[in-house]
Amino acid sequence: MKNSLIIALDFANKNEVSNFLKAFENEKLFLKVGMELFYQEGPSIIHDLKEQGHKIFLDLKLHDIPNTVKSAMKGLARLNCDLVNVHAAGGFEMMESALEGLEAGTIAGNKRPACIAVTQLTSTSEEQMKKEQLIQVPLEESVLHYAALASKAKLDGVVCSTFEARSIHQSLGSSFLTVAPGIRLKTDNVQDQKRVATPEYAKSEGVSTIVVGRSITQSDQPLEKYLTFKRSWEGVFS
Ligand SMILES: O=c1ccn([C@@H]2O[C@H](COP(=O)(O)O)[C@@H](O)[C@H]2O)c(=O)[nH]1
Repeated sequence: MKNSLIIALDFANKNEVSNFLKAFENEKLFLKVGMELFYQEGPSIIHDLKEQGHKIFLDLKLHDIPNTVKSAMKGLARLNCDLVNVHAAGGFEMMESALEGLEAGTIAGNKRPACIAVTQLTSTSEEQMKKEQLIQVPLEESVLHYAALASKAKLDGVVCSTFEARSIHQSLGSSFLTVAPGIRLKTDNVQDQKRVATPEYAKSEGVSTIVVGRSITQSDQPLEKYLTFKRSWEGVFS
């Protein structure tokens, strides 16, 4: 799970996914299926991608009462994804329930999917958080608070931006996952993202895993763009 580059498959349907994946031929990828694709295609998209040998992050960001999240996670566990998530704003009890559901639903012999909590979306700025969520502490403090809550609930990590990863690892340890979207090359359009960093900077701040979507999926040369991201991200290991 650590040091992965996850591609966000934000496509409308299976056909668009197959067209995109044609460029990748024999590459075994770590792919993120989010709401857009899952709500159209349902569990069959997960089965298809797993059959092709890819790892899956099912990014549905569950946020509901504990009982509902527990039951939903029990069902999702059967899809045998590698990673799933909830919103930390759902609270400590909800996060504990999510894990209980996952454990109950994991088929014997399979590994329980890792479960992480979204802290503050990478499309949220500090100004917006204060104005719209009425959270008056600095954004980093809010992210750290949610991360501590997720760790207390025994989750495996959080979704955060690159800018909070160092503090999270300092207080919660290096094995607690920090999964960072909002990743762009210097020349890329940031679109709706607010807390954006390059792969090199993410690595230097100790991010565990990066998520890249449109910079790759909307590129005219997706494989080349993916390899550029991969080199920038992995280059830092050597
Ligand atoms: O805080 C968050 C949580 C999830 N995401 C998801 O990651 C990708 C990022 O896509 P880009 O095209 O690279 O911006 C997308 O699927 C989001 O739903 C996030 O961006 N921030």
